Amino acid sequence: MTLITDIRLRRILDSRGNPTVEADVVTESGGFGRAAAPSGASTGEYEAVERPPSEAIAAAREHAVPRLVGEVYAGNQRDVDAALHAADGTDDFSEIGANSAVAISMAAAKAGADVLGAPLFQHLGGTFRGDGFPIPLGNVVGGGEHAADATDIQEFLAAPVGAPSVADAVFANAAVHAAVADLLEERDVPCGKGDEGAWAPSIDDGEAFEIVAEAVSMVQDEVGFNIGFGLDVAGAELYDSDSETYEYSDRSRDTDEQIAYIADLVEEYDLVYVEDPLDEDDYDAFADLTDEVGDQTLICGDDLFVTNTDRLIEGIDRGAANSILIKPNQIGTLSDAFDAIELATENGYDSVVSHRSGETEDATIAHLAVATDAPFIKTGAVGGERTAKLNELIRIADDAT
Ligand SMILES: C=C(OP(=O)(O)O)C(=O)O
Ligand SMILES: [Mg+2]
Repeated sequence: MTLITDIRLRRILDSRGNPTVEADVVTESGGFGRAAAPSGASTGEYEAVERPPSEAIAAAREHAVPRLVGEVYAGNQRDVDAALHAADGTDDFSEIGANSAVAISMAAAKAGADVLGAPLFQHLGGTFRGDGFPIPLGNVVGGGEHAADATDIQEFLAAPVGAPSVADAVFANAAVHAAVADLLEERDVPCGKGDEGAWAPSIDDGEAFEIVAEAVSMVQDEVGFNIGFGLDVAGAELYDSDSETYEYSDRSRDTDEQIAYIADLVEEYDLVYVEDPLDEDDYDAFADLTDEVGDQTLICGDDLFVTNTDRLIEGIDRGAANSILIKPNQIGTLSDAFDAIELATENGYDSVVSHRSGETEDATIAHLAVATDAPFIKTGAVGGERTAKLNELIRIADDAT
């Protein structure tokens, strides 16, 4: 029933107005799945390769489609993803493009679920998946590679760790986002939004800390549950490998100073989550920081691990970080993303399933986070391509998919 009988690939728009790859997968019994590849701006050096969409589509039509159509069952995700690897023949999807691969992989999963008549999270997670729901991390102020002339730190995140339900958490993040706008207006700071819908004011990081801390505390008082504060520093974007320093607008920090700075921030703001505080090549510095504050907060590797089990093994061996960001397009298939989550869980690392800064209305990651019992999902706070995932999480929790 789930034998793949057709795959269609096309270019569609992403949230930045760039083209991206969308895949449709059809099965023998009429099952249908559609998915689209997201795209990063602050991409890690070791990510699988995203090719220009028209090239990725042409290469996937030539190499991957013939290996899948009439050959592989969409219900067997491992076979689908093995066929994608075999069709590509490289170790980084540089032939068919990780964008074609991930779109096909996710569309096949949806087609499999469609035939089975099960919601995607259940198809992926199985009957005996846990009953937890991920806490959404909401990007409320941001800069870095996601907005010009804004903060140095890429993302200031609300983390509603005490929310009694997914819906409460989602609305709390939106309320923090709105409270930030009020506080910026009070200070006469004009601003637009960055790529992920976070406010992107032209203020320094110190002022952003003040504003987000105040907004979090205001909303926490209103809703009556604990809302934490988190960061994605995107350290690799700040790091200058020639001078071996982290370059902020107002000063430089060497690696020891960067570790001390982040450890101080963890103390001062009681941070519950810190992503990529250091450069993507510096496992040792990640390990030192994890040693210092890893019992108080999550130190998450995004560009450090790029959803890659080889890089995660290195991190586990060296004690670098205590959580991993999971972005399926960094590695190219759902099976590879699952492997990274499984390895992380076995070794006591938390998994945080994540969107990219360039997104579509595809909501696969909401299902992936629920299927794998991930404790957190990072998918923005507002904006159509972000709310597509947040609203899907609410529907899943409401059993209304
Ligand atoms: C979502 C992120 O940004 P991008 O997609 O630009 O890598 C991130 O760095 O976590
Ligand atoms: Mg990141």
